[in-house]
Amino acid sequence: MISQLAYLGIASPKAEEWRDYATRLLGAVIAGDGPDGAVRVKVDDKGYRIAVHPAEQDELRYVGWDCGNETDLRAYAAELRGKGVELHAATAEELKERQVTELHWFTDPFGNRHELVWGQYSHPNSFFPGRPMRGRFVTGDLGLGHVVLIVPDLERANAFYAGTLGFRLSDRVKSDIFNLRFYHCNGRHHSLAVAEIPGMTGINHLMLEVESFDDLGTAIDLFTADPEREILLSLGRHTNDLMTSIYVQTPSSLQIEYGHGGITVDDLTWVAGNHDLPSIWGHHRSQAYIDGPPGIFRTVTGEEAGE
Ligand SMILES: Cc1ccc(O)c(O)c1CC[C@@H]1C(=O)CC[C@]2(C)C(=O)CC[C@@H]12
Ligand SMILES: [Fe+2]
Repeated sequence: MISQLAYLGIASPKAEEWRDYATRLLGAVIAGDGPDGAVRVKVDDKGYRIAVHPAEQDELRYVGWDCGNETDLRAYAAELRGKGVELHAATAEELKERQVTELHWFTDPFGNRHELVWGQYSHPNSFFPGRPMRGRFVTGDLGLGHVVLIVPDLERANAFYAGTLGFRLSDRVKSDIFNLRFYHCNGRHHSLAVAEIPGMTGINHLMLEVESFDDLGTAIDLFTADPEREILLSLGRHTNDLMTSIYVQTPSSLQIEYGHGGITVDDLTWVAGNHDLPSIWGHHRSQAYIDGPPGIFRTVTGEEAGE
């Protein structure tokens, strides 16, 4: 089974801009570059958690999931093969590049690459925030944060992520305009969510959580003072995980949700909820958001589109 979100890889023509962005605004740190010049972002003691590969266009390259240890990873890989998932072994170069001990990858029904790993390299006491912060990023057993993927069909996505992969449903948020499902694989309310946009797939945002409300407040000050990096959704609080957050632009079309104070769930007692609103208050859209909702999308065709 998957234990946590481990890392995220995207590609972007603006990879270089992440060096200043991630440090000065997010409070993250830049780790050593990848072999292809990828800019790597560190938010805790793990070698790196976000890789931005230089490329002509924005792309979602991979989502990395930690499966805990080699026994569990191999048993899970065998189980998925039995369910018809085509798994591929990593090359020695891929293992070195991802800084993990073992890796098996597959593509989801919509063509997005997921990597199942164990043994991500870690360097104790190596993380110090890139700007003054009261606390740290909330990671550890809860993983990097969460990703919200765009899928063309929520039913097919649920059959795959819950049915095949075994993510557990936390709740759903459904209205006339939104249709999302939220899934957990540890105490974090969701490590994965899927949002339905017919004909499209990709990633909408990566959520990073900070321990201190002051560090979210400081991010608001820093983004507000920076004319190049807009706050896309104003401070608000979600109905389901009670996270207080903002959504910000990155140098790429990916958005980051920068949050604080999300709840954790316990499978012994948790029952899935159903919400008709995304937020209790706030999360108001900026003009930049209205002009073109961000995220790294591509259109799906053929089998991926369910044709
Ligand atoms: C509703 C919600 C709860 C907790 C979260 O961490 C979270 O990211 C969201 C979704 C936020 C956002 C939304 O509600 C409007 C529709 C959006 C823009 C999408 O299409 C993906 C993200 C969604
Ligand atoms: Fe989110």
